[in-house]
Amino acid sequence: MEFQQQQQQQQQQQQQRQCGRRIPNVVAHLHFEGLTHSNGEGRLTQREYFAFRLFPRNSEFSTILCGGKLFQQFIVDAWAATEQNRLNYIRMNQSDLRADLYQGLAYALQDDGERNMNLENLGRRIILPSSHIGSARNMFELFQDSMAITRFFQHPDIFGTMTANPNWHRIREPCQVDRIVCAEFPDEQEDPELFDMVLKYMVHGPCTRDRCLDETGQCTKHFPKSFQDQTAMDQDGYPLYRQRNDGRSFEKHGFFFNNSHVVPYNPGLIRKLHLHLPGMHRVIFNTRDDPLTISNRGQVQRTRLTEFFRMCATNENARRLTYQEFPQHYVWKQQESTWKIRERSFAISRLYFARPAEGECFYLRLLLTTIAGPRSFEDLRTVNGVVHGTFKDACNALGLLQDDGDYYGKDFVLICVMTCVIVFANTMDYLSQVKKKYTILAFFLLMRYYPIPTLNWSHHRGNRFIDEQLQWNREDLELYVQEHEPQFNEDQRYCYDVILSSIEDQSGVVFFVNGPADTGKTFLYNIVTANVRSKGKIVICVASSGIAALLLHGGRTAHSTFKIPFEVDEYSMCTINKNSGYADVFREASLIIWDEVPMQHRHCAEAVDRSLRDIRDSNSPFGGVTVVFGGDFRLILPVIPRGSRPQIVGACLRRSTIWQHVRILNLSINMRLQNASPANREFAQWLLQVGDGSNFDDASSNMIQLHNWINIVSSIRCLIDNIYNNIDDMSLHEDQYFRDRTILSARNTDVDLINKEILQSFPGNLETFRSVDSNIVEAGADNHVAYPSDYLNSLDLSSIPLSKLDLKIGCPIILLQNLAPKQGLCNGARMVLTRFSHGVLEARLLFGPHAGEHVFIPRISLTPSTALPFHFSRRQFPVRLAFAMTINKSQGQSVKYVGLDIRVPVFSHGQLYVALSRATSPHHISALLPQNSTLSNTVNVVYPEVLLQ
Ligand SMILES: Nc1ncnc2c1ncn2[C@@H]1O[C@H](COP(=O)(O)OP(=O)(O)OP(=O)(O)O)[C@@H](O)[C@H]1O
Repeated sequence: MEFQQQQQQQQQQQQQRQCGRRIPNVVAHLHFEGLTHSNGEGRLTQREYFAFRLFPRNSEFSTILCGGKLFQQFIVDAWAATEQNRLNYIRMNQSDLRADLYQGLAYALQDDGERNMNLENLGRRIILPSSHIGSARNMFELFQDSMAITRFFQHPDIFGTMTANPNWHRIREPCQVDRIVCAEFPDEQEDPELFDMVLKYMVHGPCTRDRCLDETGQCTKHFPKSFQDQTAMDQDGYPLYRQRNDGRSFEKHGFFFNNSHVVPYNPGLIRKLHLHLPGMHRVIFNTRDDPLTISNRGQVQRTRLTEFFRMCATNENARRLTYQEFPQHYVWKQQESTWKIRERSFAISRLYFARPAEGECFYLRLLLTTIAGPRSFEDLRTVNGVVHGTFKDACNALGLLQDDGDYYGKDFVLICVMTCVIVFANTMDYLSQVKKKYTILAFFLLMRYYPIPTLNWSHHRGNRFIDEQLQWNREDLELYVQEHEPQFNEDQRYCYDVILSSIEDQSGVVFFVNGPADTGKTFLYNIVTANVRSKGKIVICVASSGIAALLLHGGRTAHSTFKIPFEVDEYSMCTINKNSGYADVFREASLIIWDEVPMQHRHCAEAVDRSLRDIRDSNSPFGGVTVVFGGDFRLILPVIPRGSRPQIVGACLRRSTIWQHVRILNLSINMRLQNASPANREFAQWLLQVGDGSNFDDASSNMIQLHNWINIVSSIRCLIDNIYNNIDDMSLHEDQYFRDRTILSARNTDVDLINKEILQSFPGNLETFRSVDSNIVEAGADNHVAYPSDYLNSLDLSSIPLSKLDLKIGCPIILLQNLAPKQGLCNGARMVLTRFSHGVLEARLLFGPHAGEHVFIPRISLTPSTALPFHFSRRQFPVRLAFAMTINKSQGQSVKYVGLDIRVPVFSHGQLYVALSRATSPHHISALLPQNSTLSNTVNVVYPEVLLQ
């Protein structure tokens, strides 16, 4: 009998937990009384009713509990109905406390002038508090919290959810619980801010009948809890948090609370920063209060924001911080309403979120996350000495908004930017952003400043695309061929002959010119091209990167020439209309040259193959046109974000169905080493072994011994000094200085840090350009989430520029977009910054046929190519600093002095080979290895399965 009772009790306890709350015994008891009352008032709440019905009893057969799946459905329906009822209750039973902004209150009092005004008419009801778990405001707050954490710690690498066995010993360890959850008052001296918050928000009580007491006078939440010296787990795995009886108690609203009243909390997550416009701070008042007293209280009320201004006005250190960064260094003392220097602990803070639709509040927030050390609202609105009327105007003046203002500054800005926009810009959205009148004005300016076209297109009757391809001077080309053809080495001569005979016979062979760096591939392409063009035939020259395309005569990128879709897959076709004049160019073409093809995804070549078969009505590869692919499979392969080795190898041209048609032509004579010393030749041999992966320390390792000519340095400072000696002496910085130097690293984060460090030593005034980041709302999307702009700003993705771009006149920069490849403005182009204004950068190109020319770079909107679960655009100058760059970006560039930061070793095929082969002289390579490495060896990654034998 006793055993039966015990079992019943246990069953009862378990059921109570499933219902989310302990049901007072009285409910069970009530059943026997005939369900007449539950809380002493003769009424049951809906939740109590369902709890009652779900309770198992020996005296009654429970149809519900035996209902199988219907039972589950019943519970869900019951929960939904109860929740709805609870929400209705909150809506209908607000207290008479109201809230209004101080300014609204002051206006009302001014207008009314009466002390006996009705406060019932002021303010608005607090509808559903964010403390109501699951409410929209609660969910939004949780979302904003996670955004703040992500902004601080950067993008998460792993998002894990877990369901755990409550008996698993690791999660039953009390110390693990204490790390995350606290249920005691923090030390008042040590962390006064946290203490204030816990006292304000995280104590339970006083218990009252209408809140939490049942009819027996017991708190239904079981407060105050019994003291616990240590965190422990009860037999069901529920934690009993540490709540020590330390003798401390604190007063709140006339009641005293100790640790037993503290609701468990996470110390890192309860701090938030308030934000309000001038005079718009919230004043809570009671309808019974005297209106003038309320008004006076509102006037002198010190808020976190106004106190932040005061701190910035008086304290030099505070002036270095934005409002958002401030709580990392200062704590808010609630009782004194003032900020104090933070001496201990750590806090991530977040600003209350404001949407663009909220007008000035949104712009104020933007300024507060951007500007360090503002002393007042007016100071925030002041840009370059001009006090702007609104926060929006101030944001505009700082270039923080997407506004046409970028385009009408000084004349040179207008002319150059509009030139870029209208002539080169591939982005129609750019034009749509610019008001019509400026576009028309720019056209007039273009007519004045832009060179006259070489062909008179207005009298043109035929196909302008074909004529453009045939506009070469055939005599000049013949002379070029006559001059260079005799210089061919044996390998080149063979390649030249077989390619020309394929064109002559129209046999449409697909070649692959395989050769490491400097074996004269480009030399060969240009002479073949000149020869074929001199006969009045069409040659289409493309390369996978803009930099490589610059070296080909009439070269362009493969993507733009073939109109390969941005997101290409195995079924993609190029977006060339078969009936268009542009398609005629491909019908007429005799030769296609495609350099650096190994770094392009095989789907690109396959899309071109499919499209040319269609356009040329032929089932032969590429519709029967002769194709010359070229490149070196030792170099970096297609970049597959987070791709595994099989995925990267699978993306190679060698894994394509096209490869079975390819005829390989080999070039093996290094033309730069023709007159080189034996030592240089030895180094070139060693480099090839690095590329082939044939000089690993032993067969099982991926480590190689660095060549003894490579200078191993001990710190990043030494590496910087080795490469950029005398960086602080401006007079030495000719273009050649930057042309000759670079530091390479495998990861973007390391590159950014090195760039930052060098920029500090670089002479000149620092100018900061901030991006405008905005959410992209997809048409028809319902639950669009507005990500806060400070979170978007914190995203550092390799495909887009940094949100906060620090530059100095004279520093080297690298372009991240193909803006105008024909003019040298291609992705990867390095240049020196010469001038800047609010909306445009002026720079001098360092490399290529246009080296030394001045170019203009506008701010443009870019969307990251990295897969994110949402879409956003960043409006910024598409450049990054280029003292250092990633190894991937350096492909195709040659420099004299190469610094190699391989503290974090290379991680993908070909990276080490590319990095080492950038240097034109082996004597000028410096390398930084991980700190504790005693041997001068490093990781080399080679996938032999893609290499050609
Ligand atoms: N037959 C030749 N006679 C004289 N110079 C040559 C010959 N072939 C190539 N060169 C020169 O050798 C250098 C390297 O040639 P090129 O740039 O064509 O090599 P590449 O294989 O295209 O190199 P990379 O793969 O690095 O682009 C160039 O300066 C080029 O002018």
